Amino acid sequence: MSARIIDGKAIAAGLRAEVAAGVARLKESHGITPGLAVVLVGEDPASAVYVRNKGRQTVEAGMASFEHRLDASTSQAALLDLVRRLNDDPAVNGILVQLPLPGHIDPAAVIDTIDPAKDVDGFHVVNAGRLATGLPALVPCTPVGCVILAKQVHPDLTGLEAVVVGRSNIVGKPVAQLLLAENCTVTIAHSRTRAVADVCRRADLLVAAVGRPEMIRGGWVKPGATVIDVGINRVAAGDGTARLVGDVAFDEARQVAGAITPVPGGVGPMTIACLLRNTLEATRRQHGLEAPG
Ligand SMILES: Nc1nc(=O)c2c([nH]1)NC[C@@H]1CN(c3ccc(C(=O)N[C@@H](CCC(=O)O)C(=O)O)cc3)C=[N+]21
Repeated sequence: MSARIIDGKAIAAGLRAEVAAGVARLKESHGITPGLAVVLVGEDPASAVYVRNKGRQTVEAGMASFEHRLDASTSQAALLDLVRRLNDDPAVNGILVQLPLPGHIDPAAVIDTIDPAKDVDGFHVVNAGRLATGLPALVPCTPVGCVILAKQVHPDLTGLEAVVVGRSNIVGKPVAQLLLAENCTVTIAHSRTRAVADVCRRADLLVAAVGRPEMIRGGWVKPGATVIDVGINRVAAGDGTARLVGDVAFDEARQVAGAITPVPGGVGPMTIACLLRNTLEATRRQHGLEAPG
């Protein structure tokens, strides 16, 4: 058997087109242009690529993009000052501070300073708490992208055994919350889980978010299962160049799974599309407009 490959790149392009149409309507009917501010501290080359892609796709969706590149030695106080200025700037509807931050800056202090209404990453405790308690929230982008991709295969996720490998605040925990809200039976596995391969083999829906290249092997996958690979790991290829791989050993898993997301071209593009959607939604709410439909 060979799994269906879930085309995240195409699905993300469709979602971005919907967002662009929503932005155009907002401009036409209310004269409002959503604005997204992205803050990058330091020079991490991989981060710089993401920031550039986000900026380009933001503009393509008809939104304003504000980029703030700060030196790696920027103090926490200076970064918090910038975040407060962005909170107070009416042209800025969404704020993303790229993680990871340099070691001398406490990411929790930064996230805590972002206005929850502009927290398009959905990382603020207010948004995490609203998600956990079933209130309307800005929801983290990668987890939403995972659920949209899973729904391509299972339009109704009700009753599925879902196993999430990874317990980060950014992916593992929020994706588990979203799957619970979709009526899955959710297990969160992590580095201390015993017999993790056996736990994974129970999953109808397996979400890999551990950040370890190709950790999840073909033998961990239940035949016919849907596999969502959140990992984006740069590893050295045989010829010395860098190659992107997921947290799943793709060539093994695709022999067993019913459907699987590739890396690249799976969850990654969905993350940016959902960021743009969150920015549009945040803008509407800040102007007291309900999201249509
Ligand atoms: N506050 C914050 N929010 C984030 O959302 C955030 C962050 N910090 N720090 C870094 C990670 C990483 N991230 C990616 C987004 C898109 C792709 C993406 O589009 N990847 C493409 C291309 C990858 C490539 O070719 O390099 C793909 O998977 O097909 C990847 C990675 C968002 N992050």
